[in-house]
Amino acid sequence: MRSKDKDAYIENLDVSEIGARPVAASAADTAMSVHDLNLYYGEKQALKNINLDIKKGEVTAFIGPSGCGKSTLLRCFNRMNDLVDTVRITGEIRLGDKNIFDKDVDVARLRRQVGMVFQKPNPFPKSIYENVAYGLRLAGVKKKRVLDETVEWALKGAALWDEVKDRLNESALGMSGGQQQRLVIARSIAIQPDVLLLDEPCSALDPISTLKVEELIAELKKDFTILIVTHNMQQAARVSDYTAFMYLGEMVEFGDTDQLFTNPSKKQTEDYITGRYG
Ligand SMILES: Nc1ncnc2c1ncn2[C@@H]1O[C@H](COP(=O)(O)OP(=O)(O)OP(=O)(O)O)[C@@H](O)[C@H]1O
Repeated sequence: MRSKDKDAYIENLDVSEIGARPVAASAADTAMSVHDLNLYYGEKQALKNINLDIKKGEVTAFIGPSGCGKSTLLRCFNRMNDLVDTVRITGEIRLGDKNIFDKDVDVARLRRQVGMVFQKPNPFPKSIYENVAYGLRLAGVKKKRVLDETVEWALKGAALWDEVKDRLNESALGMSGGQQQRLVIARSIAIQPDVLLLDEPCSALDPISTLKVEELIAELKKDFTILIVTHNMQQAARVSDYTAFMYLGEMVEFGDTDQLFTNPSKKQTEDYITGRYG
């Protein structure tokens, strides 16, 4: 669905039923920005002075060797690290003109605005329909027409509608892994996030399902800003517009994906993408 169609759709949908957005979307082309971000697990520093702007409507990939802090950084964008007791964070991540770490931020609302999809598909043990309607119901949507239309829109948006439209009431657990991952993506986009965080979304999928999810990412970026952590450099090169290379908790290089893969400015990046380490 193109942005214009989506806007018209949302207007018709009566967004007040879904829940007001907590902070204004930023006016410029920056969806979120990271400023002097440090993260500690107890004594151990996992992120070191990260600064970066996430461009609106683009795909940004995070790459780097295991343990460099990719997932930790991704989880900062919707404060998933709040769930870890030992975590301490300094610095800011701004969404619009708001620092998401401010005390008055409603974290549940932040997570509706910044959705997340994990490595392993995690559908609920409910029907396909109820999986997608779940977030809408939580947000207080009750009208069946609104639920039906949004479920259909989200399943179409996740390139799954044609495969499941005749079995919406069947359990989501009977779907293939690739279908489940697209269902989880449908569940995430149903509540109209601005940003979608994908943490190695294809690592548990076969090559054909991986291709489908990659094609889906290319479609989704017309409507959402996407951040993706991937171990797979070819995947980063295929799906992203911008790439961040991380090493030992630091953001070594960040820039245009083609440029970073063909003409990196740092030797560490070059060593990594040419397979000299990692
Ligand atoms: N809950 C936690 N408690 C303590 N240390 C953690 C925790 N989660 C991650 N770490 C540590 O923080 C560092 C960064 O981990 P993170 O999972 O973010 O890296 P990653 O680049 O995503 O790795 P991978 O590619 O293997 O998933 C690692 O040294 C890891 O051991």
